[in-house]
Amino acid sequence: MFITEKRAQKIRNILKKRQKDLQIFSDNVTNQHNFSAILRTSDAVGVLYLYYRYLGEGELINEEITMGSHKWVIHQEVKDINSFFKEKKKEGFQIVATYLSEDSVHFREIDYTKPTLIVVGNEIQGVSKEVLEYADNKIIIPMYGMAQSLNVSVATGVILYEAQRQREEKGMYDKPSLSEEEIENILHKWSTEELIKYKMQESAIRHIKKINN
Ligand SMILES: C[S@@+](CC[C@H](N)C(=O)[O-])C[C@H]1O[C@@H](n2cnc3c(N)ncnc32)[C@H](O)[C@@H]1O
Repeated sequence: MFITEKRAQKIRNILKKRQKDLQIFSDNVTNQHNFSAILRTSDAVGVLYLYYRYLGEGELINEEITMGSHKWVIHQEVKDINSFFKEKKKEGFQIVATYLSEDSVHFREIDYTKPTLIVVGNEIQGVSKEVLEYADNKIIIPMYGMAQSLNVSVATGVILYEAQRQREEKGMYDKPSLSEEEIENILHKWSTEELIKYKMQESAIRHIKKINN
């Protein structure tokens, strides 16, 4: 282990609360602030896996907004949408896509205690047709104002906190969804990444000091 036992224990405790079967798919959210805020809320709610398709350019994560939370949520880019969703269905996930339509169901009608993949969409186009094809449920957060939609990171937060409420009620945060082996493997990976980052910072500081002397 490359970190102190105290730090390792803190990470283990967080991993024990992670909900490995509550996942997010971001369908081409392109705004850095939005994506980073989604990551941060995911961490707070205990999401371990956030998948994303990104058709834009440039860095998608802003560390000033994630406040480090991106390190604790496994975020993976998806290139092959069809294989990804077929695989998720095989794994037993219900696919719940946000969709701004009168036919969509109220977001609180969903049972989020089941293995669930929540799909959120692009700031302009919303969730793509290609992805909607895989949706078992289309959901909407009711709105009573003038604007037609919420900011995507706000919508994600509202849905995730409903999922958290339901899961808390069922005691799903009280028993780990990850096995001990999974926890130790993730801990090892994360602590190695921390060490690498620390070493890189150390060497950058040494380099700057050398230049300034
Ligand atoms: C700005 S909205 C996209 C608007 C787009 N014109 C549409 O019709 O989908 C961006 C994303 O935020 C989420 N969102 C915004 N408002 C929502 C609402 N009231 N209910 C559910 N999701 C919402 C959805 O994930 C949506 O794809």
